[in-house]
Amino acid sequence: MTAAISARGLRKSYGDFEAVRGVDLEVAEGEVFALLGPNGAGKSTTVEILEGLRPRTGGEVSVLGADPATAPRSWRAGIGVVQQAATDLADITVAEAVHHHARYYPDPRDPDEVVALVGLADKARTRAGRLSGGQRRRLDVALGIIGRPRVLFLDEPTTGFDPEARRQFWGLVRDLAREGATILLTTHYLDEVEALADRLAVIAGGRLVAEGTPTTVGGRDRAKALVTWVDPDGVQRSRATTDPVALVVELNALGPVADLTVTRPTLEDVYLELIA
Ligand SMILES: Nc1ncnc2c1ncn2[C@@H]1O[C@H](COP(=O)(O)OP(=O)(O)OP(=O)(O)O)[C@@H](O)[C@H]1O
Repeated sequence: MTAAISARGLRKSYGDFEAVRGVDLEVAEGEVFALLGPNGAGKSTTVEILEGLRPRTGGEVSVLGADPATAPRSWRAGIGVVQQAATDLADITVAEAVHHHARYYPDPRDPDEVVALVGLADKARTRAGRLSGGQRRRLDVALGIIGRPRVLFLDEPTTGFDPEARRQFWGLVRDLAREGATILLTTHYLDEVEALADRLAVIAGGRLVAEGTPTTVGGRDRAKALVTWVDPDGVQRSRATTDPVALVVELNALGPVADLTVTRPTLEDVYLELIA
């Protein structure tokens, strides 16, 4: 496995406060990796260090084979960034902003195509300051992908998106991943993680508390399923079991079973347990 992003023992202190306390992370080339965690967990700090936008206190970091803290200017052309705090674009239009950003990169995408790709074609001539919150976020995404980045960092990219815009964005991320981009995503939306991430890590209090795929993280695949049903005498019953199939067969042998449901813990259930 070639790692596009790796961190070993990453630490960051703000004064006396240790925001990141020894994080190990490895993201393979072409992988979509999600970083989850409660507010203040240290996600943005970690991502900003990987982006080369924040100095670290300790540990080893490599992104596209270089240390972001000392990488040459040319390295930056391979990196796409969508930060939480949107850049101030004052009075320029969507199209102007995207065309302008394209000039920073050696092999940019077609700016008008990118505007259409993020669903802003009908707002191309609108000034950035007049966009709605979700539209402004789409412009941030456009600026993040214009340079055809090999590694794309998305810090809470879909905050403020309506459901349709989120689905469109997910399609866009999948297309970028298919083209070979490595994507590191932070988000508070668990459905976004399930829709997009090959792997994920949960960070809490500056430490990684779990890592895995959306289906296996935190032992989700081995967790008990909850079987509920209504007995012939009308009483609602439930039982947690690691073998729901056997239980259902057993119940069936005893007589008619009504309103049978089998529920596995959701990613959200597992996540909330991990950070508790
Ligand atoms: N510039 C700074 N100076 C001092 N403390 C900071 C600074 N930036 C972040 N912190 C602190 O570091 C901790 C981690 O912040 P960070 O922004 O990395 O969290 P996060 O996981 O991205 O949270 P959120 O989900 O709210 O975006 C927080 O307690 C925050 O208050």
